[in-house]
Amino acid sequence: MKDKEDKAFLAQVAALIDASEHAGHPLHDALQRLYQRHCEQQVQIQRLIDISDRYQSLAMEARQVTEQRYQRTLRRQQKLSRISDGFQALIQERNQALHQASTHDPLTGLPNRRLILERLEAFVRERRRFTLTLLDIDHFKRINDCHGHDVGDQLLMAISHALSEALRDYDVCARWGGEEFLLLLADTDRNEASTIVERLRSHLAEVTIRAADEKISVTVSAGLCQHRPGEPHQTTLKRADKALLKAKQAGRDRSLSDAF
Ligand SMILES: Nc1nc2c(ncn2[C@@H]2O[C@H](COP(=O)(O)OP(=O)(O)OP(=O)(O)O)[C@@H](O)[C@H]2O)c(=O)[nH]1
Repeated sequence: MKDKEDKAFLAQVAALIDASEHAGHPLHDALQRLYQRHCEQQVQIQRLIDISDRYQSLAMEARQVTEQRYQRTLRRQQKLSRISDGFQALIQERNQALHQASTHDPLTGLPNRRLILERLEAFVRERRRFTLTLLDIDHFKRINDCHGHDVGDQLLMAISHALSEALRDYDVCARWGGEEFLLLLADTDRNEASTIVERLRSHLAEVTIRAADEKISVTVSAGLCQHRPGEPHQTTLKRADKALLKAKQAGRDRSLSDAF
């Protein structure tokens, strides 16, 4: 509205200057110069406005380009960090799998010799009381010979499962050899261990697997001994082995303990 009024006023002034009847008026020249100066200033103002508009649009473009670049870099970094997270998870998974493979028996999933020996060494170092039991399946060769190796494997798995289910969380049960298991009963003396092992033996005798419509079960023999303070774990192991041998020689299906 104001613009329209200004234009109309200027047109009026121009008309007054151009009108021949005002040609000799004493204010005519002054008004004409004023009008011209106003027009020149308007042109300059318009130029300044154009420059400022161009500058603003350039600044906005630059801001957009910077913003786009920032977003692109951010997306790239997010992608890289996702890849790196995935890679780290994979490495962690592989490490866990490697650790599991190096410390556990692949057939039964029980701790292996290496793991239980590490625990044994720690128990001796920390002067903790414990009892070792070597437990061996009786006449296991016959199972393999009569029913095949696969059935033997199934039985080993069933016995291992029953053993780890029956023991306390802080005990360790490892596959020591073929059909031999080593139990580390923590904070347990010979008498307590004997009760635990006898209970275990009855439990294991009830474990059955089916092979060609036949129910198969086994008995186990065990030799146990309590660790003597200061005794190297190898010596305790030898004593448990001797007790197992005696149990086998005495007719199997029993547990015997070595003197403390
Ligand atoms: N199926 C199967 N058999 C195994 C595995 N490891 C060892 N064995 C078998 O276990 C049997 C052990 O036989 P022996 O050492 O003679 O002992 P045993 O027949 O149990 O007799 P006693 O221990 O004297 O009662 C052998 O036939 C081995 O082949 C295994 O991972 N799977």
